[in-house]
Amino acid sequence: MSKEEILVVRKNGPLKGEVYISGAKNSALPILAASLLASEEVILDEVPKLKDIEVMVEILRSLNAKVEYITETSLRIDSSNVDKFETPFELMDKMRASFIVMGPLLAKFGHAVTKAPGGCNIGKRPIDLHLKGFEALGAQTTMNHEEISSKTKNGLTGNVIYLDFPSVGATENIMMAATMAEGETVIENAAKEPEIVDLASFLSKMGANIIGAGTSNIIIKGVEKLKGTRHTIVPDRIEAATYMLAAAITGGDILIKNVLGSHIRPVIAKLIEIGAKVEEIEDDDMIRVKASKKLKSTSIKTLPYPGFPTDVQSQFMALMTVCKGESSVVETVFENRFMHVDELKKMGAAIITEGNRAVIVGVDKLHGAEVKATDLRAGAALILAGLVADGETKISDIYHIDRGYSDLIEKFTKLGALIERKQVN
Ligand SMILES: CC(=O)N[C@H]1[C@@H](OP(=O)(O)OP(=O)(O)OC[C@H]2O[C@@H](n3ccc(=O)[nH]c3=O)[C@H](O)[C@@H]2O)O[C@H](CO)[C@@H](O)[C@@H]1O
Ligand SMILES: C=C(OP(=O)(O)O)C(=O)O
Repeated sequence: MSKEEILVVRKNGPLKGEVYISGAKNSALPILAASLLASEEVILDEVPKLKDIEVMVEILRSLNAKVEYITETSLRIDSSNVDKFETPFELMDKMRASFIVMGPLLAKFGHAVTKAPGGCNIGKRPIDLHLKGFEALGAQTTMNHEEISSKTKNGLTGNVIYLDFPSVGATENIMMAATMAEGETVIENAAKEPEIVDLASFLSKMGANIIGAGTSNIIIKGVEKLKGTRHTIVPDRIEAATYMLAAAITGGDILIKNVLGSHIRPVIAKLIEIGAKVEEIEDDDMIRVKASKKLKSTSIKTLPYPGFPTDVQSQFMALMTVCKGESSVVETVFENRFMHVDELKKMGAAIITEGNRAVIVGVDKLHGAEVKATDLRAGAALILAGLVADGETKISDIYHIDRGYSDLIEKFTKLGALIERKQVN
């Protein structure tokens, strides 16, 4: 019988100290894919050490890109020998962001063959907006069983593309496809996430002509060629928010380094509203979060950026389970992002859901239990709950957590948490 790894978390009082935030997973993944477009060497700094990044590196290598680690978090990528436009299906299954290589491959070869991506099971997550965008640029899509093929006869041509929803992935894929298209592309109702801005800034350093990233209208004027560059990945706002919530739930005092407050305004606002102290030290990209008393209830509603991030919803709900009074959460981005609710209830949380709304009544105490990381951020929520629960919290299916948190055990342990990985049968 093969051994499985679990996380064991035990209560150890308030977390205190400093934590350094890694580069953003959701920036590094599309930027790695975009490096396929460079005719020269690209160097990326602050690449987080994550399973998803390993998968993306494998995808690039399978296409014949040369990828080497200069340091643990810096990568050199040479795509000059990339000669394939077909991605290995077994890698596509491993994460959602695998589909993001489609845009660059289409731009480079006028043809990309792949399959629908895997990733966290937090909703239906179709790819229709990506494909509509490619088609508007002149590609034809065919689907045969699992295979998705997008192909253009005479190269891509710029167009105006209105997105029915400001999809992060579709905005990124279309933006990358359009960088070398003939003429001008306008993405209307584009996603405005900081990761979109980071990708656009990387592409611009490579010589792409992009304006408006970070607003609803992105204009891309096609260029002939993209060159090499060096780029530092923006800090991970979701990882930062998770440690801010760790300070809040344990009544601790954590200095979070390498974080941009402007990227997580809703989380800061909600923490202040419920009674935590949040100090932004902007010149040094630091935020200190302190909580000395029991925090109050509140309500959150997830929305595309700059609204409250869906990727912090589960972790914030974990905090609400021990706040004073009745809180509520409305999830509007994904249809199935309450899987952590049943797990938190096993730990004594009082939560009722109806459709996309959850009502959370704060309890005095949580207790340890055997729980499952049903998806990446659900796993993070269970760690937060485990930090204040009596007894042992045993979290299984932690491969989800490894997709998104760099040096998790080291970072939490340094803050005083009792958290360890264990092998079980
Ligand atoms: C690798 C990465 O960056 N992942 C992030 C990205 O995911 P991802 O790019 O998959 O998220 P999207 O913004 O595309 O999805 C948002 C909503 O749009 C829907 N949709 C999306 C595409 C499409 O073609 N059709 C469609 O209907 C989705 O089902 C979902 O309900 O943004 C999400 C929303 O901030 C985050 O939770 C993920 O962490
Ligand atoms: C949902 C997430 O990731 P992905 O889109 O890669 O599944 C996430 O980062 O919370």
